[in-house]
Amino acid sequence: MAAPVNIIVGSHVWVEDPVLAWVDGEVFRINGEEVHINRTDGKMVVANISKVFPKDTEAPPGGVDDMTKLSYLHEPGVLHNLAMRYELNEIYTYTGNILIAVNPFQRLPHLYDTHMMEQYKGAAFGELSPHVFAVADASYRAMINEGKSNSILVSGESGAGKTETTKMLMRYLAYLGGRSGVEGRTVEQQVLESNPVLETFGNAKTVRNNNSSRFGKFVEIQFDKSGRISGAAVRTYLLERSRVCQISDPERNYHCFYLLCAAPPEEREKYKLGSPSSFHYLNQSNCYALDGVNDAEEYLATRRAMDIVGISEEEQEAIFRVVAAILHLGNIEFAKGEEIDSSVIKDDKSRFHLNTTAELLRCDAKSLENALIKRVMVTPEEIITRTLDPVGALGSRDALAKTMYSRLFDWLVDKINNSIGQDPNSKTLIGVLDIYGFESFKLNSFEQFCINFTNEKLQQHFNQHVFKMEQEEYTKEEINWSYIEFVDNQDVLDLIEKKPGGIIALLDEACMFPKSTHETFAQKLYQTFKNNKRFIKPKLSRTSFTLSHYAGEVTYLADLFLDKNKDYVVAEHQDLLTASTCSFVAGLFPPSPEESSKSSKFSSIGSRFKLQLQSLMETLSSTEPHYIRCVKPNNVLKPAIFENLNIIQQLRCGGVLEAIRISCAGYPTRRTFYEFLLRFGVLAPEVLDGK
Ligand SMILES: Nc1ncnc2c1ncn2[C@@H]1O[C@H](COP(=O)(O)OP(=O)(O)OP(=O)(O)O)[C@@H](O)[C@H]1O
Repeated sequence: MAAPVNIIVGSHVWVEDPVLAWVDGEVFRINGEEVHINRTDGKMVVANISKVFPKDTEAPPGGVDDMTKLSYLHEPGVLHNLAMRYELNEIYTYTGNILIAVNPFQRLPHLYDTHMMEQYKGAAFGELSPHVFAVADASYRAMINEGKSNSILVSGESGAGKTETTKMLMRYLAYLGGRSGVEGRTVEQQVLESNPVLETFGNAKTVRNNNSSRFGKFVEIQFDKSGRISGAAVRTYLLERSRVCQISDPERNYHCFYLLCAAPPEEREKYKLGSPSSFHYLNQSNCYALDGVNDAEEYLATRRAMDIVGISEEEQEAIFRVVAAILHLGNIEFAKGEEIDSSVIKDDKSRFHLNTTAELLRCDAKSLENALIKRVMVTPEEIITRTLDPVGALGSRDALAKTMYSRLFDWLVDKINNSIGQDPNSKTLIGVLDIYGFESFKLNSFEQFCINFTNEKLQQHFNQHVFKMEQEEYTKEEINWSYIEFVDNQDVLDLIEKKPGGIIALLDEACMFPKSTHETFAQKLYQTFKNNKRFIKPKLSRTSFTLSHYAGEVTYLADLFLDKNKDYVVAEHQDLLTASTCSFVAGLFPPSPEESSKSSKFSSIGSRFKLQLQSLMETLSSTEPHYIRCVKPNNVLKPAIFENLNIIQQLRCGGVLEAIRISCAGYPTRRTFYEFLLRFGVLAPEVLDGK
């Protein structure tokens, strides 16, 4: 392949480096395709000409605020530009109308004060430095001027800054659409205060982020005819339930547990709480406190935020009673019973926690004990009571904790929505999506599968939007559109969600068939998709499978897929809590319509999530989208560290490449642009040859 632009002896270029990603240098010899480079760090290297990119020696030292202003739009150019800006605390950069936000990992209050908001109000997009406020302002003005709903899609990996960005967007929209000088609980105040409430119950410290949202979120802010905020709704996606019972060092459980253990003494006494280290659900990790966070103050702040969003004092008391009950529940241990495969409450300590759990949940202690250690099976002939061994009883206990917590979280979301209220007359809204980015770890399970499925969906939405914009651009320029083929990910989506025959459908089938195991499920996948080019069976593996996602290959371990896809409430748990004398607790467990059947009915998390995504995509499609790509500059969560390889990986997965594609109107030559796409496999080489 020919060099993208003339590279000659004396050219300043970028050359690949395994550690630094790209290093600059000067060409001192060219032998056919071999380019000899004297790097600025003194090393001499030889590289193939196709891997060498020209460096713009006249680029301004502080970088450019829009990537489209770069003379050479290639990966090293993009990276270098971001690095130069980051060094000057210029964390925002445009790529056309897409905003790239690099997490500063330090407070930059001057960036977000009222003065800044005033400046961005009504300013033309691109006139001022890149900023989240500019994106929010553009969405708001587009909504007012065109009478159309807008959406802002914030993406990026864990810890990249999505939630902070979302909060900033919401603050700015509240500033634009709020009622000045109005006291009390206004809609915009309620919208803003819903953040700390959701964070207390849905966020936790993980290795990747001290305040990681363990759920996805779409906030719809509704506006009336005069552009004032008149209602709002929060939709949440896939709360991580396993965290309630299982955490690993140095992570934490959901913030609310620690906050409650730091509540004023009279409340701790009421709930019989002590230090977090005395609870099994918290002491599996040695991390209890967070740097710079005072849990006691956070507890009071959460109570205030709950007041503002309209959660009554009585409801708050019940909420924290359930939180405390979950902690006590986790401390109930079991020992082997006299009968074979049976269990009993282990000792007095466990008995104390059992009684306290029952007291807090306002249910009968004996019924709680039975619900934990016994199962009732209904056969056509008879009703059989079966006992659980200690391992089974622990599983039963944890299942109850997870169900209670996820019901509590859903209740909070519903309550926030009811209390803020929807405006039935609102014709336009601005939706802000803060959702997990593409994930690929050493071990990937059902959660990563769902997260990456979401990202495939969003990528398709992005592609379609870009495609439309590009097409318009090309038509304007009278360029033949027909031979430009963009990568379409419909085939991966079919593989995952097609009905019948997609992975989710096969998983549901496996879950409903009593004899299925993760092995039979994996075999079924291997058989069904053996000729699918997006599906790979790793050699030697019996239960894992690899999907070729738009952002790269990910290998999933099917081992827990069946368990994690099953969403049912054990009938005994349901009966126990429905009978609670506390209306709040009973309300979390409304009697199921098929009361008569004593079975624990299966419902599929995967299929429910698929429907939720479908509805989200429908909403997004009816809006004018804006994109913010958050980038995490390092994994140590510290300011001023810019890890090139890490960032490149995110730019590749996060669709920044496609973002650049949007902006190619300002491109110096389309050929260079195609070279760029080719490098990432977005274009086939024949397309370029045809140019
Ligand atoms: N604009 C910003 N200014 C200052 N600090 C920031 C900014 N954005 C992010 N941070 C810091 O980075 C941390 C992680 O950000 P955030 O929680 O928004 O990430 P996230 O992408 O939402 O992660 P997750 O997917 O895990 O929820 C924040 O707690 C904050 O300390």
